[in-house]
Amino acid sequence: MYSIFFLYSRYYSNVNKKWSRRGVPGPTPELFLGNLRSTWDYDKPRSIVIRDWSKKYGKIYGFYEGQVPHLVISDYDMLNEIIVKKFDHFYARARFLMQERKDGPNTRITEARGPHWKRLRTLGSMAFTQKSLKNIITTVEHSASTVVDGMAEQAGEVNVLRFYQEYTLDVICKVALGMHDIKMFENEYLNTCIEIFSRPLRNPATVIASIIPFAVDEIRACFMLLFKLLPRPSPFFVLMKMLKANVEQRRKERETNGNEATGDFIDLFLDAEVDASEVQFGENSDTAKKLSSDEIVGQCFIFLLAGFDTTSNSLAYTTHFLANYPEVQKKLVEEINDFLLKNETLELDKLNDLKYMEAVIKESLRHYPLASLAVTRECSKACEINGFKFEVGDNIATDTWSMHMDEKVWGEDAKEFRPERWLEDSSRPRAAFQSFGEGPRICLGMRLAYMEEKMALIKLLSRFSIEKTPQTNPVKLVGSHTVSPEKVMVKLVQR
Ligand code: HEM
Repeated sequence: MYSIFFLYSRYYSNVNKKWSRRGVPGPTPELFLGNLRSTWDYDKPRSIVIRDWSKKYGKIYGFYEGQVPHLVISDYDMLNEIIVKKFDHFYARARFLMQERKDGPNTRITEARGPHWKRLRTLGSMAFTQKSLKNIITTVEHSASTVVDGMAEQAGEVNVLRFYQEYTLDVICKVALGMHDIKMFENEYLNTCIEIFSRPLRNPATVIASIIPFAVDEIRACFMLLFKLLPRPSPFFVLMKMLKANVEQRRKERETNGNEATGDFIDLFLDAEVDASEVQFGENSDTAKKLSSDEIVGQCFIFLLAGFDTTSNSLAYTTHFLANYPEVQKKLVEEINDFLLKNETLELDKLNDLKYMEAVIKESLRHYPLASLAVTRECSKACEINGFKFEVGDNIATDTWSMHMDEKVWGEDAKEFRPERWLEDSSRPRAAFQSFGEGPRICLGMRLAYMEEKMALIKLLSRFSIEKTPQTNPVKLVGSHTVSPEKVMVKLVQR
């Protein structure tokens, strides 16, 4: 008994000292919880707390998610080395507090490592080739027209965020999950998806995992069991059940009707299916070319969540800027009018001609890099970068919010919303814009996101002008894994 107590007190006297021992500054951690209590509020998203800490502690500092230490970096030179040039030293994302400690059949692309990640990435990339995107552009256009019809029906002021959520869910359900009969504004999964992103990071599971970090897998298993017993199923279970049923149904349809190409992602993945027993998982897995059944469901789950939340938020921020900057809106409308005169149909290659629109979307994402928490890496080979010694196991988080406002990179007008900066000649470093991350693990769905956003803006601005109302400003930021506007209220006036 005495020796257990002795070992425990020795262990805890060393807890959360990793950074102070290495002379790295940062906020003072609490015993067990580290800095968790400062970073788990839905009303003050973690990314914003991290940005505020950077102002105090500089371009490299440490904090603790429970007892998991993270190094926050906002020096783009260093980050360029980490996420682009030295990818072989930093190929995995950092494991967050509640993440399973080992790869397995349920590990998704966002969390997978080594050859396992490479296989998921290669197969996932099939969904975003030029050919695949061409196959789905008509569906995206149809959803964009439907959402704007819906806005038109609601007279006066609208919360555009809610409409964009309907839109991006409709697109992803159709193009990724093959739910072609689903109807926008009647999608029964919308509230479930919204609920997933509205869940605060503050919950009993994280507290327990902070106190006993070496039992994360067991804690997860207990909570999973608990969730199953709840009278109202957790939103994760609702979505997983729907996805499993969907994949199963499609498999049966293919058995009956043959492999009729529908162009959606489930079909692409089913073409690449293999028995799970043939696949090894984890960092030492082989690079088998195919996806197991569980992996198809996992891949669809990530596409559903990543495709729904990020793109709707990005569109909402862009609309907010357009309401506040009528001169930018005017220029954008001129570009759209000119584009529609030249193009009777909306083709994928032609969307690249909308240079100003792309600049507006990027500038809005520069101000609101809503998914910055995803850009993390773990050091797998010790190395030194710009005088800092990285050790194996160091978790790196990027502070994109600070980097995107760095005057040394973006100029003295960094804080201004000025899309023109994207059209001017610039010697900006590659890793300076991080809204989609960078390097080999850059966002897989980036091209789909741009396509959806462009389509929605063409349909919206060719029918309406966006005006601000007394409710438009200020925009309140909320979120846990991503940063969302709580709502974006604007007035849409028919042209
Ligand atoms: C405006 C919209 C979007 C933003 C801002 C965004 C942002 C990001 C970021 C920051 C990352 C991490 C990149 C890194 O670590 O370097 C990421 C990864 C990822 N995103 Fe997106 N994303 C968006 C849309 C989408 C869409 C539409 C999909 C799919 C339907 C998607 C699927 C993914 C996947 C699968 C990954 C993991 C890639 C990997 O680990 O290899 N994203 N995204």
